[in-house]
Amino acid sequence: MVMSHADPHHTRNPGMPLDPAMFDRVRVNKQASERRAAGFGARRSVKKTHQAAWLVNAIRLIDLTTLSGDDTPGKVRRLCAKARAPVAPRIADVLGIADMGLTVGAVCVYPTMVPHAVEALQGSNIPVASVATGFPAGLMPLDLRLREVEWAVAQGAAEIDIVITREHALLGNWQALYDEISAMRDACGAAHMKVILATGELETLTNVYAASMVAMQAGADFIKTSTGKEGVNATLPVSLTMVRALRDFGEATGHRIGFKPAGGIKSAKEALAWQVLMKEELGRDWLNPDLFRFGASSMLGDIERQLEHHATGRYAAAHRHAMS
Ligand SMILES: O=C[C@H](O)COP(=O)(O)O
Repeated sequence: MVMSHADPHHTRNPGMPLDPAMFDRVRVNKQASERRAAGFGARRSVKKTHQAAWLVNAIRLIDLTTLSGDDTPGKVRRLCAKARAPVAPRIADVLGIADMGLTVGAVCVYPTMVPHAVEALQGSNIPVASVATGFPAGLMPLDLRLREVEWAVAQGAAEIDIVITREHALLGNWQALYDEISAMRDACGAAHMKVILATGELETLTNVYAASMVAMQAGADFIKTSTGKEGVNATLPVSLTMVRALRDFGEATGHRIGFKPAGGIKSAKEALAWQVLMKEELGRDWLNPDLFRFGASSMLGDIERQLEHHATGRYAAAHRHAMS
């Protein structure tokens, strides 16, 4: 699998006026989405001889994440060390990737951990992403949510993962949803904005499609499935729905928007399945960090175990690839 490089000139999404005609007559069939998505889950879609390359590619797509109440500067520093060297040298040497300069796509933390991640990643070109806007529920006054975005950016976050007010999507208040995301986009300034839809709390795939389109119209650079804190987080059917919206938006506007499934993605097998979905639905360009990210805290560990098996024929104990 040839890994094309990320597009350094990836243009930002300028946004556009709210246009309900792009989504208000779309009805998503849940059963059809589930049937189509089931095909991506089969590992057979990637030949065994190619799996190692696809798993190495998955590593550079990971937003290596820690979003826990017990996060500490030390834990974040350990995560950042892993982000800089995601595959143990003994494995990288055997696989012939030691000189590749392989790193993860970003490190994603809470706002107060941003300075520690920025310091730990100095010289690495790995961006720091911060959640904001009252993550994960988002239920706080808008002016405070915007201040949190500005604070995280001032601390050095290059990417901001914002959360939407689910009520706006549940009630079909698309103008209110558009307005809050637009305000967050302005607060992000030069930082790239990922919009977390919390799809597990939006009730229907039709709402997911509409919220995806509104977020992109309001200037989202990425649309992201989940905070990881909902009862149901990233699934392949929901991802298929969001990716179809992203494709429709691109066909209508010419803008390429990124996609980030997050929450509960823990295995190398899932890393393959989602990459197959992206390749089949959008094409190889979406196998790059500027257009695709995994939000994951533990998936890297399983990928490394699978790569060790490719390299040595043996599986190491899971704890040997613990994250931090
Ligand atoms: O994007 C962030 C997610 O919270 C990561 O979820 P996870 O801990 O289930 O991998």
